[in-house]
Amino acid sequence: MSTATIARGLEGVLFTESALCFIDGQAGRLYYGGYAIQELAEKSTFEEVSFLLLHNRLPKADELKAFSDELVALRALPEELIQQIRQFPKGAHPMSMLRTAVSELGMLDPREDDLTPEGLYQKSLSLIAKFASIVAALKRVREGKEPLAPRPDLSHAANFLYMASGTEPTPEQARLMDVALILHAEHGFNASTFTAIAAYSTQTDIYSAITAAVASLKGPRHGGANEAVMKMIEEIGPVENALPWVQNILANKGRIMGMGHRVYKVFDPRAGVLEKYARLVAEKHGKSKEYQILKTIEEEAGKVLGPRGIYPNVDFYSGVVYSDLGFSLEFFTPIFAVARISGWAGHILEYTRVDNRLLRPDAQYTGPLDLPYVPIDQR
Ligand SMILES: CC(=O)SCCNC(=O)CCNC(=O)[C@H](O)C(C)(C)COP(=O)(O)OP(=O)(O)OC[C@H]1O[C@@H](n2cnc3c(N)ncnc32)[C@H](O)[C@@H]1OP(=O)(O)O
Ligand SMILES: O=C([O-])CC(=O)C(=O)O
Repeated sequence: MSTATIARGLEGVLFTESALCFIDGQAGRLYYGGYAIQELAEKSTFEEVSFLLLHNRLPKADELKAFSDELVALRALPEELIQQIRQFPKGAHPMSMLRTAVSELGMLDPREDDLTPEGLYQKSLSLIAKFASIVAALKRVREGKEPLAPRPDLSHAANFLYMASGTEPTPEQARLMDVALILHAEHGFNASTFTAIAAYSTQTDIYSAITAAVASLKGPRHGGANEAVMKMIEEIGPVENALPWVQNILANKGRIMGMGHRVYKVFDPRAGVLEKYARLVAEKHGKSKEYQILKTIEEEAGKVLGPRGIYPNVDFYSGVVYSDLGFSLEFFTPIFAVARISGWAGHILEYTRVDNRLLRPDAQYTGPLDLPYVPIDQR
């Protein structure tokens, strides 16, 4: 009989080492490769952050240029995949479509099972480049429009917005998307990254591991919470309903989506950055209803949940920003995936170098032993 204690939800369990991400959940600090998230959000780009996550250092100017050029060259989707996307069931959720599209990409890669460091790196670049193109194509097809070819003259964020909408974004819109992508790119061993590593640790191919990660991100306890927050806003309706709504939830010990976190016991630093952008959107574009509802929830819930360490997380304010950029709520989690692909790939590359052991936890057995097998007609 094992004497090990059970870490429910694997809370506090260290299973490997990583230099990609540091989170101080008590102080609300987050670093990618040693760089504070606020500074990256202000000064960096998604391309540079992706380089940081794949190489664990910031690039020099020529390295960033070459890396960005490689991503541009990998943006176009295979025609077979575009055909598949056109045939996806129209009412399916875009996260289910993305999950299937990633799996299809694997089938279309003749070197799907190449696990050499160079093979994994090239596939990582391809996936980072193509996630944005896939999500943009899904949006177009769901709107009854044709997918667009990528624009090589645009940054990753600007091209994503262009391919999704058909209109070149303003510099302000492109920057807003870039910041959102930077903020969502990485977050240690969250559920979807852990899922990717658990799958990859069997030495399956990277497409399978990333397909599993997309499946995990979809859940409303994880990435799917950003969509759930917008559904909560819709359910509330007019701003004046927000206060009685949140008071009722708190009185009945319900959960408020976009709040609470396994690691942060204070305000999620990413939510701090997104809150500022959500406020700007509300002030500049007259889209204040959603922001006001969230502010009311944050303040009222804070009185009860704050002392218990439950605060807004990254999913609380992101939807206000995505709506302003022209996305309907079912695309919020796919946008998260467009960013997080860099973190997933970075962790797979790192795990290959650092550890590369099969993940195989255990459970304490609570059932009986040595039961007599009774033939079915005698049970
Ligand atoms: C990108 C991301 O993945 S960020 C997280 C996105 N998810 C959400 O926003 C969904 C809402 N939040 C939650 O469900 C949780 O806070 C989680 C799943 C994120 C983390 O949960 P855990 O660390 O496992 O905490 P757990 O679910 O055990 O909850 C602990 C206590 O806090 C309460 N709690 C946790 N989150 C919330 C919330 N959002 N609203 C109200 N109460 C909450 C629980 O009811 C529970 O109370 P109890 O001890 O009285 O039963
Ligand atoms: O770290 C977590 O558990 C969830 C999260 O915030 C993320 O994946 O960005």
